[in-house]
Amino acid sequence: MDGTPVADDGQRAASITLDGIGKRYPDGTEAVRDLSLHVEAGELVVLIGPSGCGKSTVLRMVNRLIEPTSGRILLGDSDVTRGDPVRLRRQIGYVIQNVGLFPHQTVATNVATVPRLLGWSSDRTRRRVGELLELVGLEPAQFGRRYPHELSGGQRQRVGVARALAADPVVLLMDEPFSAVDPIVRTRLQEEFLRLQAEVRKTIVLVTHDLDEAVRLGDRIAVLSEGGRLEQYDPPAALLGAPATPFVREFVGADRGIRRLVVTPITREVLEPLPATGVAELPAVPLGGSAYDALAVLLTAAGGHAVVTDDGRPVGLLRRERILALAEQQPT
Ligand SMILES: Nc1ncnc2c1ncn2[C@@H]1O[C@H](COP(=O)(O)OP(=O)(O)OP(=O)(O)O)[C@@H](O)[C@H]1O
Repeated sequence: MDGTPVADDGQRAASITLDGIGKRYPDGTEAVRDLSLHVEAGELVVLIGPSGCGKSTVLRMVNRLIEPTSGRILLGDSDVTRGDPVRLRRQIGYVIQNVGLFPHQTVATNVATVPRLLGWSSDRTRRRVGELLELVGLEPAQFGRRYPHELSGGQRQRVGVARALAADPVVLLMDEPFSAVDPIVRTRLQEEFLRLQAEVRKTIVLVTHDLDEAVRLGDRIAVLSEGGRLEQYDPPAALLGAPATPFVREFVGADRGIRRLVVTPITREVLEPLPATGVAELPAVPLGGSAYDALAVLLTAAGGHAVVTDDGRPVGLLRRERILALAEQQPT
């Protein structure tokens, strides 16, 4: 494997290996101490933990906006801890909370930032900008000529993602990318973002304060405590179902049962036989859909039950109590 491995489907994405990295700031603050973490190519990993635990420091060490004081960082097999940080940053997309678009440049010029730095021809750059704006759901003819202040917060955020993806980076770093917008827009952006990631399959490290966001987006979640100490590194269901330390147990909180429903699919085991009549009048939820979404339907369903369908065909009855029992169930 070379320094920029290619994922199976031909997309460019590199694994990230943090090998015992640490950061001691000049004033002596040890923000991160000996952290090791591996992110597979094409995987979306969320860093979460209390304020000041070192999340942003870890993220910025990956693109060397902050220089580690110990340890190594590998992209694929290449050690990127030394070498030119500016060149490194051109291979890494970076999205921050308030997007950081250049206010006096149009959307198209903003998105073209890295391709221009890389010396792409104007034709190739223009095509790429159009392609990316479409990818993030902004009509290029309409939005390309606007300035950032002529966009909504959600649209600005999409432009930030398009800009970060412009030069087809092998890694995308995102620091609280969705926290500057209201909760409704945030949920929509998260959903769009998951669709986008299914298409581009980048290696993504995302920092958030929001556990719901971590559960919704992460293939794996890394919970950090002070000093960048890795408390647990697991897929969302495992993290919520089996917190590895008292710190994680407290951090994920008492309502982790409900959160776990987000990543618990409706399976045939929780179904009862269909009633002989009245199935057509019941609300329907899909087999394999999340138990959390099913609960939202069941909370308002008359009688507290719904029909579960597989490819539109009714396969069983689901009761509200069954979902609540799933939420209360202690993991084994
Ligand atoms: N330039 C700096 N000089 C000294 N200490 C710093 C510097 N930058 C950050 N720190 C300290 O390093 C620790 C980790 O900071 P960092 O911003 O990485 O945490 P965080 O988990 O991202 O926090 P938050 O969730 O509040 O954004 C904190 O104690 C912070 O005060």
